[in-house]
This record gives sequence, structure tokens and C-alpha cells, in this order.
Amino acid sequence: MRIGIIGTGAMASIFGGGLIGAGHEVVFIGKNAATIAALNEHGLTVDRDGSPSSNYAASATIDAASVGICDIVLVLVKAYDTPAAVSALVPLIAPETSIVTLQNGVGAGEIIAAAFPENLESGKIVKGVTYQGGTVLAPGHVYHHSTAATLFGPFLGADTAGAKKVAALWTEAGWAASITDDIDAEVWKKVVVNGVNAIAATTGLPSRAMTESPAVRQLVEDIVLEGMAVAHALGYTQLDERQAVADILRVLAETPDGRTSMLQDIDAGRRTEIDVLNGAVIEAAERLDIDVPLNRALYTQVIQWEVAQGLRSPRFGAGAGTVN
Ligand SMILES: NC(=O)C1=CN([C@@H]2O[C@H](COP(=O)(O)OP(=O)(O)OC[C@H]3O[C@@H](n4cnc5c(N)ncnc54)[C@H](OP(=O)(O)O)[C@@H]3O)[C@@H](O)[C@H]2O)C=CC1
Ligand SMILES: CC(C)(CO)C(=O)C(=O)O
Repeated sequence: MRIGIIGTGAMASIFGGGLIGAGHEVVFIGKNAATIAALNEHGLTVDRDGSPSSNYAASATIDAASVGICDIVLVLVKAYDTPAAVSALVPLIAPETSIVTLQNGVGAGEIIAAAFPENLESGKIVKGVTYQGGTVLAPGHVYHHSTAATLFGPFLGADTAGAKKVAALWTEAGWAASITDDIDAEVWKKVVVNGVNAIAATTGLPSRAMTESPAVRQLVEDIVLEGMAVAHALGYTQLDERQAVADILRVLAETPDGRTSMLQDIDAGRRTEIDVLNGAVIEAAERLDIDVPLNRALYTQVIQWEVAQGLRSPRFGAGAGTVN
């Protein structure tokens, strides 16, 4: 299959590597010249726990127009980069192209769906959530926690054919994948458990270390339970809060060298996805009249860090709940 991946960061690289390894033709579309050069010249190196590093011959470009039509396109940029990524994607998309987002948070799927209505109508926009993790070590070199779950579902309607086609790719690459008929509930569960990202960002702790400190482990549990009350009030009553706590603690504990995506943003001095994660929880909680003090505290700290870095206007530093 011809697969276009927009992004050359952590997730683009872990999934791109595995899909090249499974025999697919993969083209990365990025915007960082140094990373593109590293990929084309030295290939993509992926470290996985318990196995030697793998190096994959990689093809990467800044010029999306040079790529041509793809069978499947994976959108793996940060949520706030989705509008620009979607514009770049146009030359890759035919009516039969499946477009897949595995981005965290709320809203990216809606931006993609609005841009490609024909693919949306035919069930070819696939929304997913993944508990796999990627950490960038250097341009063209990533660490991959690969044993965790990925769930796919149609963005619109009940036709799961498109989601099944993508899940089959995952299975071929040796990764767990399943189909859900309620991807929106899974997206909210992931938004809630991604509360751990802000904990990592504010403590500086790598993933496993968060589970080893009793105080931080308790904070992980508390942030998930707080967010789950909001998810339940939104109508996702089928989500089991204890299961959500157990799931995220397991993912963190199984990722000794992992750094959550938000901690990697802090490391790199770049904007975080706080708005579409804790910010989304706060926004929903305000509408539903639910108190979410932990989410507010973490949100405020991360926003203040962004303000201090000059990444965001000081007027957003006024307090939690001021979501963009
Ligand atoms: N890392 C993780 O473990 C997990 C991340 N996720 C989610 O996956 C998504 C991607 O995260 P992650 O891979 O960590 O992020 P990274 O920041 O590592 O990678 C994002 C990539 O997108 C590139 N990019 C941004 N805008 C464009 C554009 N217009 N055209 C082409 N490339 C572009 C960036 O380029 P540049 O390098 O130049 O900035 C970068 O290579 C996020 O929504 C994240 O929350 C989900 C599960 C786990
Ligand atoms: C916590 C983790 C790794 C779970 O997949 C994640 O989603 C992230 O780092 O953004």
C-alpha cells in the first residue's frame, strides 16, 4: 500500500517505521529540513524495548505536491498544526483515499472531516486513539513503546470498513488493533487519561517514574477520576473510571524510557496541546457545572510556562478556563 504520513516526529516515525518494515511504500511529509535530510540520508532508526534497534530506508519530503495520490494518509502532527497539515495534504487525497487521525485531544478529526467531505461521506475518514508511545531521540531516531492498544472507528456513521482496512495494517505490522463502534467515547477516555501529560510536563518525570513515586501515582489516579466525572456527565457512562486508571498506569509503567508527548514539548521549548486536553476537560466541566480543580491547576501551570516562553500571549495566563 502507498501510505503518506504527515509529520516526521515521534508518532509519524514509530508508525512509519513499522509500516515500512511490513513492506509498505511510506512517504513522510514534514516541514523540518534537517529531519527530512536525516531520514533520506540515514534512514529511520527505531529503538524498541528488548530488541535491537531497527533501521528503515525512508523517503521524506517537504513538498507534498511531489508525493502523489496515496491509499492511506496518516495525520500525525500536533492538534494545533492540523489546519496547515490539512492544506498540505490536498495533493495526496483522492476520493478513495482513507485519512486517519491518531492525534490526541478533541477537534483535529473535525478539521480533517470538514476539509475532505467526499471522503467523509464514504466512511474513509477514520478516527483512532493509540496508547502506543513515541519519543524523539534525535532527527530520524525514535524510541517506540509498541505493545499498547490502538482503537479505530469511522468518523461518521456506522460503516466500519475503512476502520477495518486501517486496523489490518496495524495487525500486519505486529501491533494490537481493534475496532470500536463508539470512537467518540474512546477519544474522551484518552483526553481524560492524557491528564498524565500535564503531570509529566510539570514534574519533568519520564513515564515509568510517574508510577514509581507514590505521590505522583496518586495524582495520576486523581486526575483520571476527576476527568472521568466529566466524561460520564457528557454521556459516556459506559467508560469505567477504574479501568481507565489501570490502563494508563500500565502504559506508563511499561514505558521505562518514554516521555509523554507534552513533556517532549517542554523539553523542546515548543507549544503544548494543553488546550485540547485539560483545556477541553475544563471547557466541558464549565458547561456541566462540575468542579475540576486538578485540571485547572495543571492547565494554569502549563499555560504560564507557555506565556513565560513567549509561546502564548500573556492574556491567556489569566486563569484556567480561558481556552483559546
Ligand atoms: N508521542 C506520543 O507518545 C504520543 C503522541 N500522540 C499524539 O500524536 C500527535 C503527534 O504527536 P508527536 O508525534 O508526539 O508530535 P511531534 O511534535 O513529535 O511531531 C509532530 C510533527 O509534525 C510536524 N509538522 C507540524 N506541522 C506540519 C505541517 N504543516 N506539515 C508537515 N509536518 C508538520 C512537526 O514538524 P517539526 O519537527 O518541524 O515541528 C513534527 O515533525 C499529537 O496529537 C500527540 O498528542 C498520541 C499518542 C502518543
Ligand atoms: C501517554 C501517552 C504516551 C499514551 O499513549 C500519550 O498519549 C502521550 O504521550 O501523548
